[in-house]
Formats: sequence, structure tokens, C-alpha cells
Amino acid sequence: MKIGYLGPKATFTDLAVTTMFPHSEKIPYDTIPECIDAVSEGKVDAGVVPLENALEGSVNLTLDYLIHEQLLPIVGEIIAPIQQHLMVHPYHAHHWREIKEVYSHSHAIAQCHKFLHTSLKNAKQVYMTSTSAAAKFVSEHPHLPIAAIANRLAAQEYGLTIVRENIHDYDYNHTRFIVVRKQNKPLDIDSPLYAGDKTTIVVMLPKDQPGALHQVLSAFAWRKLNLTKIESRPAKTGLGNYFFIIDIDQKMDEVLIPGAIAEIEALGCSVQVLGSYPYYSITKEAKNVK
Ligand SMILES: O=C(O)C(=O)C[C@]1(C(=O)O)C=C[C@@H](O)C=C1
Repeated sequence: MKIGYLGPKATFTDLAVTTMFPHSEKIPYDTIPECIDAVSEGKVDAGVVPLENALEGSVNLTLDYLIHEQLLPIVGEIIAPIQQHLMVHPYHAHHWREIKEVYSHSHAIAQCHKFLHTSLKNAKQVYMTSTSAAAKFVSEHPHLPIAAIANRLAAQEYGLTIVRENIHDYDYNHTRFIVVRKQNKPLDIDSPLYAGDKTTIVVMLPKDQPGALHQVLSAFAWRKLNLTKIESRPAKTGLGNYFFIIDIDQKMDEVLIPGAIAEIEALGCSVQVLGSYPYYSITKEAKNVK
């Protein structure tokens, strides 16, 4: 199987793909939209992109691109631990406290705010398309006083020296990555990392209907369907127009979820099922599996 992922080599997405699909061909893409486009154009069999981080919340670019531009089914999810390190070109290793700029993905910078605030207060923060793109940039500019925040594999890949380990602000730092395909074909993997199934739907509420969200939620509540996430995003059609992305803690069944969807549609909402899929949880130890 050919898997597209948010690259370049040694992103956290790359680590997740390598662990989940050790025998697949991996194709890096510079941005999340490019990776999703590659799936819809059939250049790869599946794409893996980040969706949500435990400290920083949703990766809005992924959500918005999937919902507004390329509606591809989600066929799997990978949950991986995230450990952020500060790295510089070896030339700067002994005077890293004097660096003037820190490069990384916006989520990675946000995960390390406390560290940056206390240890590198005056360094400018510069956003890149991924953590490994930042590491690559730092390695290509050895004479600039700059650093990257990225993972250990990126330090190895781009020849950088880690000067501070585990600089993320909270220990529990995990990211959810989704696997999307052009057709809703299940992933054929039998993995010990399997942790359960979920179903993701998008609900658009009718305009100005008092209590609409309450009624939507009660369709799940009285069926005892457990929700693991509910998030609103702008519908991009006008101020105050939002849709809701809802994760249900089980596989699509024949009765309960279809019944809840029918009830919600009867309220005047539109509902789209983004996918019903297995999720896999990578532990810190499993992440080293190659
Ligand atoms: O930049 C990377 O390494 C990614 O895989 C992206 C990403 C993200 O979008 O959240 C993934 C995990 C980390 O939370 C930081 C960055």
C-alpha cells in the first residue's frame, strides 16, 4: 500500500505511519491539503494527517479541508505520544540560549509555551508546515542562530543536536492522526495496537431554532450512545453559522446510530457521516518499532 503523509521525513505523522504501516511505501507531502489532494487524485492508497492534539486541540486545517474541500472517508485513526525536543545545528550547541528564532509547527510551539516563555523569552517564534520542515530548515542554515522544536528522529535525520529534551509543557501529550481514503474501504490491518472503534459525523443545525443542539444531543443521550468529542467549526457561510463534529464511541451499527441520525434529520439538521473506523493507540515503547 502507498501511504501519503504530512512530511518531510521524520514528522510525528511519519512516526505514526511507520509504526502502523511498517511495510508500506511512504510518500511525504509538504502540506496537509497536498496530502489530502493526493488521496483524492488516487496518487496514494491512503493519507495520514494530524487531527487533534491533547494540549492544543484540533488541527483546524485538517478539519476544514476535509469538510469544505475534499470530503474523503476516514477509515482509521492512530493515537501517538508526542515528545518535543529543542534542537540546534551542532555549531550552536554550546550557546543555544542565545538563539534568536525558534522554528516549528504552530501546534508544537503551542505545546511548549511555558518552556519558551521561561527559557527562550526573547526568541522569535516562526511557524513552519511541520516540525521536521523546521528541523530541515535549521540544518540548512548552520550559521543562523536558530533552533527547531521537533522529535528525536528529526534530529537524527537532519544532523541536529538536541539541547533540551521533553520541553512540552504537560506530560500527557498525544496527537490523533486520521487515515483517509478515496473510497470507504476498511484498512486491512490486524494490529495489537487496536484500541476500539468510533464513528464521526458532521451535523449542521437549522438556523435560529431554539434548543436545536440540546435536541441533537438528547438523540444520543437516551440511546446511551457515548460521545467522545463535540466541536463546532464555522460553516463559512455567515457569522454565527456553525456545524458540529461529533465522535461517537462505537462502530456504525444497524439500529442505534442510524436511529439517532434519522431523529436528528427529522429536526431539520443535515448530517454527514465522515467515517466509522478502528483506532489504534501507540505507546511510547511501540513508537520505536520499525
Ligand atoms: O509537524 C509534525 O511533525 C506533524 O506531524 C504535525 C503535528 C500537528 O499538526 O499537530 C503533529 C503532532 C504534533 O502535535 C505536532 C505537529
